[in-house]
Amino acid sequence: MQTCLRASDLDSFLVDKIPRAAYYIPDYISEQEEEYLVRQVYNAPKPKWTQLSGRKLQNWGGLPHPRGMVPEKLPAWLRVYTEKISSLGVFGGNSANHVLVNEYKAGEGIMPHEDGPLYYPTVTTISLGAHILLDFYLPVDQESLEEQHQVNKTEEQRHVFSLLLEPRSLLLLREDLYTSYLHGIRPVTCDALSPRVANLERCHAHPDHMLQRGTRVSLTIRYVPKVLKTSLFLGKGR
Ligand SMILES: O=C(O)CCC(=O)C(=O)O
Ligand SMILES: [Fe+2]
Repeated sequence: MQTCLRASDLDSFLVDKIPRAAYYIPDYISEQEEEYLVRQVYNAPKPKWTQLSGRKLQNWGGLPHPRGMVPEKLPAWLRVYTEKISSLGVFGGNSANHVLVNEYKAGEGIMPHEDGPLYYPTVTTISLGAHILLDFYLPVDQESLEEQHQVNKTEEQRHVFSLLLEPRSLLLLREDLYTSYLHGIRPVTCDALSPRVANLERCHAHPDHMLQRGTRVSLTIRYVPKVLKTSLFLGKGR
């Protein structure tokens, strides 16, 4: 690891002046590790990819389901990182057991959404290959977050701030930013940086730069608490 991060260091990476809590760790991995991870992602068997509108993804660890996830062992190349990140205590002492790999080409993105109740309410993201702006929005149904009713507002009006995710960085989201805000990535080919980008001080990019998007791969690492014991299904007489 480039940044040898310990649990006690985490607080110094908290992004301030935004709701709790986003931790942004630039250069979390080295260029060699980035290259290695990208190679592993593209070495995965073709059927591992699912093409969605606006991005491609690989699901590792099992399919999260309200009744419980049938767990699948994570490959060693992902386990190195799920274990290092879990050792920071960010999943309440549990080990991450699920990784979603996303690939976005320039101009692709993901609609504003919340990650939902199937996951422990923390998500950690390693970015590879290129930057992206992750945009945060007030949800339409949470009047309490702001005085005015959100329903009649446009997406642009509900946009509160963004985080610049540069390649090789680690992002950790939890608390209100996980449970009460939506996040998304606009499908654009170029990002103008502005004071709305809350973590610019921690980034390499210059505040008045226009950043051209490239192909970005993200590893979103989570813990799914509700897991089925596969042995129940493999027992005799079934
Ligand atoms: O690629 C990212 O950083 C965000 C992906 C995301 O929001 C998700 O997989 O739920
Ligand atoms: Fe998400």
